[in-house]
Amino acid sequence: MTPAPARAPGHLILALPKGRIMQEATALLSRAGLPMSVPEGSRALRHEFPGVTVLELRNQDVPVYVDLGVADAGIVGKDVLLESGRSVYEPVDLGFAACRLSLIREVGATGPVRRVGTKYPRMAREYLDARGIPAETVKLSGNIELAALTGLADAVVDLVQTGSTLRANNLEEVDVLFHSSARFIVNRAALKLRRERLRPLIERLRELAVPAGA
Ligand SMILES: Nc1ncnc2c1ncn2[C@@H]1O[C@H](COP(=O)(O)OP(=O)(O)OP(=O)(O)O)[C@@H](O)[C@H]1O
Ligand SMILES: O=P(O)(O)OC[C@H]1O[C@H](OP(=O)(O)OP(=O)(O)O)[C@H](O)[C@@H]1O
Repeated sequence: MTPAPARAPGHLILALPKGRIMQEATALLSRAGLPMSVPEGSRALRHEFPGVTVLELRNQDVPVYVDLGVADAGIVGKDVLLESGRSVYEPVDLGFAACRLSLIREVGATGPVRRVGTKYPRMAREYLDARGIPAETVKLSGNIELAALTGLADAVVDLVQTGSTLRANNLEEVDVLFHSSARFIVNRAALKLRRERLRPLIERLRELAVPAGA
């Protein structure tokens, strides 16, 4: 392992996910006083800006980078954060990327739920156990709704925003597990070590955040 290079005490390392969150996250951080732009389609994985390094990650990897202190802070959906089970400080609900995690079935399905397809097995398991539903979960990676359409599963647990995907596939939302939006997350030790950079940033993000549903 290459030892981490020494960095100035005020230099921040941020974990940001590629995909639908990246552009809004960098725009918001720029407005909060950290000028940055991460070009779409760039093959670079680490981006340097004045006083800030951005690590470009998959959504699911953001919480672990922050929890283990490789990044001081990051932005990730509440859905991914809960599924990760990671213990990080979560000071700001940024409001964007609003959606809900729901139990979904084919319209009119009435049989027992024995198998549930999902990208969120931990959240699905918690939901099923809390209701005493003895269904197994099957971990999938994308186009989750297909599992309910093909008979791979009797139901799926997946994200819903506009409901277009449900309508286009004759599916319906049976229950909502929780509502999600993008969160600013911070490593607990970094909050103390780099508080002079992180505290004002948190305050500024709180001012700029648009609460989900507003
Ligand atoms: N349709 C949607 N509308 C609004 N927010 C969404 C929607 N789908 C996902 N999100 C939110 O945005 C986050 C990132 O979604 P994105 O589509 O970039 O991830 P992904 O491509 O499915 O993830 P990955 O490829 O990293 O597994 C999700 O974790 C969720 O919080
Ligand atoms: O209610 P809607 O507005 O239709 O949004 C919901 C869809 O958006 C997400 O999929 P995404 O487009 O990210 O593709 P994925 O299945 O590959 O994650 C999610 O998994 C749903 O399929």
